Amino acid sequence: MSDPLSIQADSPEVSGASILLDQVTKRFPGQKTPAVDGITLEIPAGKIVMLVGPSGCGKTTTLKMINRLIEPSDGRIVLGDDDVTRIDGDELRRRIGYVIQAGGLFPHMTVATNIGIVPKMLGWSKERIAARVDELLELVSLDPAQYRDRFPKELSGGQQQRVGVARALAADPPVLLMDEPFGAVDPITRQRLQDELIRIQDELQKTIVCVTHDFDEAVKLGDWIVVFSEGAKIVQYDTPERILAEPANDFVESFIGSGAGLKQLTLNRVDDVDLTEAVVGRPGDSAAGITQRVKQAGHRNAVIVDDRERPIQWLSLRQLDRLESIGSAVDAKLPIVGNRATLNDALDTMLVSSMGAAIVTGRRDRLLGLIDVETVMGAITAARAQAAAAGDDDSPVGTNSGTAVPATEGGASSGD
Ligand SMILES: Nc1ncnc2c1ncn2[C@@H]1O[C@H](COP(=O)(O)OP(=O)(O)OP(=O)(O)O)[C@@H](O)[C@H]1O
Repeated sequence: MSDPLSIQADSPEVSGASILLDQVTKRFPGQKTPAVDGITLEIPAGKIVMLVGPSGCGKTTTLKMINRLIEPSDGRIVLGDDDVTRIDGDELRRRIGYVIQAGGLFPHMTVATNIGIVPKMLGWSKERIAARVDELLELVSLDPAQYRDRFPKELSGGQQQRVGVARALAADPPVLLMDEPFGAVDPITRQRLQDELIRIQDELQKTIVCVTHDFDEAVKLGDWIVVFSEGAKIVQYDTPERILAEPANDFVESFIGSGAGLKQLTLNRVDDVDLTEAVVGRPGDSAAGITQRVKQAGHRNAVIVDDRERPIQWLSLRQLDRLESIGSAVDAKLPIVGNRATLNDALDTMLVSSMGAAIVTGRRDRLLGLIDVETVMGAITAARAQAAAAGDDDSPVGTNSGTAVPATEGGASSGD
């Protein structure tokens, strides 16, 4: 390869590059045992790999050696086909997006300036940077006109985190590293941000390595999960489905915690089930006309959408009866789930709605349809049967030197 920094995508659809940690060790000065001990880890292009394990086991050190915020004491780091162990660290970090808790935004810079940092360093023109900033704000569901000139302190925690993701994606890097990205936000915001990351990843297919202490988050986001013990020893490297179904040993089992069955619910997404088509009305429509269509469809309610197809009201037959025409008020409390939300989240949303169902939206918050409790139950039964029959041919390698552990041997990787 002529330019060692031209990190190539592994296939045309996937914009991410594979990562290989090849027998990587980190010894901090004064430490008796290495923080990371001879780890070999293959991270497939275009996938999300979650690093989990107890506090101090070496997750963050492993992550930061990929962009060389921490220099490895030993071993090689390979991105795509390129050995990047010895290239200039600053140069490398411009090609690897990095997201930390609370976004890590510079407080004295506007949202636009924060997002534009790396493109500016790369010498992009002002116009190109401005266009990219707006494109990224749209991508993370923030209205550019409203947010580009704000300062971080004028944003909520979730919005700061979104800007953090936008900034990491600014120069379209093939790899995104995330360190407890959603650790500082409340559970509902966290769920939304996770859903959004999944949607963005569907679109962009980056290679994402993410540290979390939340096993549920690992199950929800990960294509693969690495369970570490002390010294970044890989105890199991497997799909969420197989870790839940066949934990390698008691250590992994204790990590999963109670309710492995319920956690399976987080493995299936709204997208995986057949949605019910909603009866749709718009502001200005006659209520009687909508009522007629609701009855014809055998439904009990209609979803009102705005001119961008976003749901703004959900009206029962009784509510429709009391109206002549439909208004344009926005009901902020609609039970809405994104199409990439897990069935677990969908169920939660349904339980707080009085309808026993939820409205499903897709890109740009557009209405896709409805999901109800019966559909979710049916899907869980089907998914369980499928997980039991799943194969493990494509498992990437995860080992520690001296204690070679195949990533998966029928789901277990306990070193035998
Ligand atoms: N700069 C440093 N100097 C010395 N020791 C360090 C340094 N950074 C980390 N360590 C040690 O290396 C080990 C691994 O730390 P690391 O931060 O990677 O763990 P972690 O799994 O990310 O933990 P947590 O979940 O608590 O963030 C710990 O024992 C830690 O104390």
